[in-house]
Amino acid sequence: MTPPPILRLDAITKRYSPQSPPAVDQISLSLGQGEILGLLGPSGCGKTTLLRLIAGFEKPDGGTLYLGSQPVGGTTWLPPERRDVGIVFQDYALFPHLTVEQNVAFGLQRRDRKGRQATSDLRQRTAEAIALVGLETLTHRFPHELSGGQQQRVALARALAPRPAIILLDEPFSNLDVQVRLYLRQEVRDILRQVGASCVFVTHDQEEALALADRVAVMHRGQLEQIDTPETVYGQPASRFVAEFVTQANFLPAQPSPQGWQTEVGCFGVAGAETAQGDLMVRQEDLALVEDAGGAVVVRDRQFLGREYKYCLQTPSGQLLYARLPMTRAIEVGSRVQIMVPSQRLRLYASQANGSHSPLSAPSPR
Ligand SMILES: Nc1ncnc2c1ncn2[C@@H]1O[C@H](COP(=O)(O)OP(=O)(O)OP(=O)(O)O)[C@@H](O)[C@H]1O
Repeated sequence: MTPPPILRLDAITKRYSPQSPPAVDQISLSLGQGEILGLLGPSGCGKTTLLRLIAGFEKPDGGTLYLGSQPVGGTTWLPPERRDVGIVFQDYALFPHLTVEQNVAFGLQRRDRKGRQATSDLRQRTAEAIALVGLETLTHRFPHELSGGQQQRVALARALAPRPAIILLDEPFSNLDVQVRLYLRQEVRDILRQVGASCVFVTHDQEEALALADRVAVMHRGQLEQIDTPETVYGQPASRFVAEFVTQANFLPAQPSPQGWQTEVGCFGVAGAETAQGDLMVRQEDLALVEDAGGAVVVRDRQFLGREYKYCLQTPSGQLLYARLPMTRAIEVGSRVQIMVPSQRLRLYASQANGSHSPLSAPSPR
């Protein structure tokens, strides 16, 4: 039997003012025990509001939020301090006058006063949490004596020390430079796995969401566009918005023809698409370029990204396409090329002018 979700949101809605659209609009989702869920979306889509609703810092205007089987947000209300939820804020929110040890112990002491935690194991739990994040040698330092990455780990240890049912992370790596961000996100994932913590984290970085999460919830204008595994969200985006935001793919206007879907750069086969026109989604990494003096596409720019080149290409109509190719051979800027795409990698979406953003079809190999 599947264990019940540790968190469930049922049509949760939050509206900050009657004049503006809801910041969170009828969102339903659940979080399994030990699962890591990433809330992904552009600035202003409602990610932080949703996290704050889960934490209990905001009250929903509609819907119900359950922790386990207990309704806590809705008609029945449980305040944040009684929700058994640990939070790591974007700026870490460490107490500057407390040492690492005192910061981590803080959450446990607060529980002591409520009689929910025996004093005897306070020191042990603090030490365990500090060891978990590898800061044993820095316990007597103050936050200003730590790097950004170390401060992040203290905040994580403080949130984990009371062993809450759920950990919430608000843009956990956004204040760190790229190197630290990359290794710390792997480390955080390992730590969460090690303790079996269930976690919801917020990010606007698609790569971070795909790398860290077991499932990704993509939000757009307060609504949930898709929730699924990283592989499915990337491979089968449920809407044009998800495709654009998550994969940063190119979109080529296309019309049906007896040979397939005709675009200004070639003809491609896509099954079952019954519409007058659509946009073909072509991921940057799926484009292959063949140098051809008679080709319709011109290489406008080439960037060296370390492991690959990123090309900016211009079609006859002036549309810019982006391609990422291994650095086996560099194609000169100004060259003319033909582009090739494996048909099975294509997806067709309704043209934006149609107002519909759902995929029209799965691709068919030709
Ligand atoms: N306290 C508030 N009062 C009024 N409106 C708010 C408040 N907090 C957020 N909003 C609005 O609600 C919407 C969602 O904001 P929210 O901060 O949840 O988005 P976000 O996806 O987390 O954005 P970001 O990535 O920029 O933090 C935005 O339009 C924002 O302006």
